[in-house]
Amino acid sequence: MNLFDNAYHELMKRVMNTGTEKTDRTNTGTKSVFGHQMRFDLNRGFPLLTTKKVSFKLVATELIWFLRGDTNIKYLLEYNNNIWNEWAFKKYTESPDYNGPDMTDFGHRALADENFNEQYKKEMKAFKEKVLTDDEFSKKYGTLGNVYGKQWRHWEGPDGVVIDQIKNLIDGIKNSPDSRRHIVSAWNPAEIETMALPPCHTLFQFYVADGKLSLQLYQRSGDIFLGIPFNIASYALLLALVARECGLEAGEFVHTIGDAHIYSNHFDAVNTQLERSSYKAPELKINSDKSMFELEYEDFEIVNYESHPAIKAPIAV
Ligand SMILES: Nc1nc(=O)c2c([nH]1)NC[C@@H]1CN(c3ccc(C(=O)N[C@@H](CCC(=O)O)C(=O)O)cc3)CN21
Ligand SMILES: O=c1ccn([C@H]2C[C@H](O)[C@@H](COP(=O)(O)O)O2)c(=O)[nH]1
Repeated sequence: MNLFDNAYHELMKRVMNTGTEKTDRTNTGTKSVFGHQMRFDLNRGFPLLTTKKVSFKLVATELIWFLRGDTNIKYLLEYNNNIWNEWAFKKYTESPDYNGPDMTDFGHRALADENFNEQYKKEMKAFKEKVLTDDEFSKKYGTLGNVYGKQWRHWEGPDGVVIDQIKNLIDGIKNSPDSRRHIVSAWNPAEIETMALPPCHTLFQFYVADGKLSLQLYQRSGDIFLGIPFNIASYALLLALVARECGLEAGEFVHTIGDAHIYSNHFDAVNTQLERSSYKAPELKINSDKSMFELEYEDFEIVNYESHPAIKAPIAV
């Protein structure tokens, strides 16, 4: 097992073998543990899991979207990235402007009822098309509220002060590397109400030692099968970008998770993945001199990525 896949497999095994059965907001049911930490040393390669195929394109376009300060799924859809659709769609179908068939609880109903699933797919397709082509509609219903991008780049303080946490972070690391205050928080209690989903990756801190930059994330809630593989790759990429921007080498990504859970309808998928052995971890290449704020998806390249096939599983909404 390569070290990265191994850390992830240990987490899956821990939760499958010792997790407590818990009900949850989505009414799916989970097995869960509280408090788990994994370490990914970027000098050993890039932590894109190899025991199932993880789409680097989806990970990278989502991170660029956060870094642009964007909170509207239109940008993601332009890259055919559909990972946030359900949460924007939910807001739309619960609004007075929606007058199609009732979409209450669409996540579970789409899985249980084939006729409904056809209706849901049709409504979702129309919704995506409208977000992409109708500016007014997209402004109103493509947005997820004041989620990550807003808090990272435009946190609103008292008296109209707007704080760019990422710019402050880069300045802080460059000017005062030993500081213990290199923190970015997406958790803004005053604005949780506006968000389609309160931030799962809640707060992160950078640390400089021996010319190397490390990053620790506190993730309050982790969907081990679908979310965590994305989160690992996303924060490893963020670490690589910030290190490059500050002229430092990348050190470790330390991933700390609060409620680490496996949804009950992912158990079979997890067991399938646990039977697989890993390939060598791939490498990340950035083919550009541009600043991290100007980089586009096309500037990134994942080389030597060999993986087992993707494993499909339903997302809990
Ligand atoms: N229940 C839940 N789990 C999550 O991980 C999650 C949420 N909700 N809500 C917000 C975001 C969206 N994220 C997502 C959403 C979907 C996939 C997913 O379905 N991934 C598939 C590929 C999807 C595709 O190819 O379009 C996978 O196999 O990894 C992953 C992360 C992470 N977050
Ligand atoms: O980046 C992400 C975003 C979300 N998740 C998962 C974690 C939970 O399964 C759900 C969020 O539900 P809450 O009830 O708000 O905890 O989404 C993730 O793993 N990674």
